[in-house]
Amino acid sequence: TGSSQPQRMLKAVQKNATKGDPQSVISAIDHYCRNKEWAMNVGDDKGLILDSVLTEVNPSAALELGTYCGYSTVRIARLLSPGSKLITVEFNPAFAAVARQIIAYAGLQDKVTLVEGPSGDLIPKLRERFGVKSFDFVFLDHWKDRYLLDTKLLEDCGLLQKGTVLLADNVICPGTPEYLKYVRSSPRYESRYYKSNLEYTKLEDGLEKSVFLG
Ligand SMILES: CNc1ncnc2c1ncn2[C@@H]1O[C@H](/C=C/CNC(=O)c2cc(-c3ccc(F)cc3)cc(O)c2O)[C@H](F)[C@H]1O
Ligand SMILES: [Mg+2]
Repeated sequence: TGSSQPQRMLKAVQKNATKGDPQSVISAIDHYCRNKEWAMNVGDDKGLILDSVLTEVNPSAALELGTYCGYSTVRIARLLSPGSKLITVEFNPAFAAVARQIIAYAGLQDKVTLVEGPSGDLIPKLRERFGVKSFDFVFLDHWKDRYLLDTKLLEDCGLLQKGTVLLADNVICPGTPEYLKYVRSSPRYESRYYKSNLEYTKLEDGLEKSVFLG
């Protein structure tokens, strides 16, 4: 049996990036996915929007749903202030194993806690397990039909506070219609669409930034 695509992505990082240099890890993945094998990383176009929203929020407690290979995990963790933490949730053990190695290669393992398991089970346990009071920033990039359910779960678990920023990937492609309808119509959110491209393509996609108003 040959290697998997995530394993080939990891090889590209080990071959082309510099250990401990997050930007070189990001560039190695983007180069590989643009020129060799497309993969569902948030990518460089939407990544610049992620970077700017993250820098603006400067979260001390961030959550990512859907680690995949850790590309956006590295993008987020590299911009965190000292002492700030990112918890990332992934239920596919093979993806989690690759992500751990990519996060470590970037030298960001001390800022990131990768939790293996389904978001629906883990979200209610984050407080007791990791002492999280609430999150300042949440990046949603897992199954698109689970964004809304998990957002409501975060609300119900009291893990969102006034000002928490939710940033959702793929609100156009593949699309998250229910989630968009909710955050755009709910009086509890102030929502804004950032138009961009689907990673490594010319197709439209975008990120939705929704501020929880409490
Ligand atoms: C449901 N709870 C979960 N808990 C923990 N980990 C989870 C959970 N659910 C999924 N995961 C984990 O999160 C990841 C899932 C990412 C899904 N992403 C996409 O499908 C996705 C798709 C496209 C895309 C666009 C156009 C096209 F032609 C083909 C594809 C683009 C994108 O940027 C995407 O993010 C991972 F794989 C899964 O194990
Ligand atoms: Mg995505």
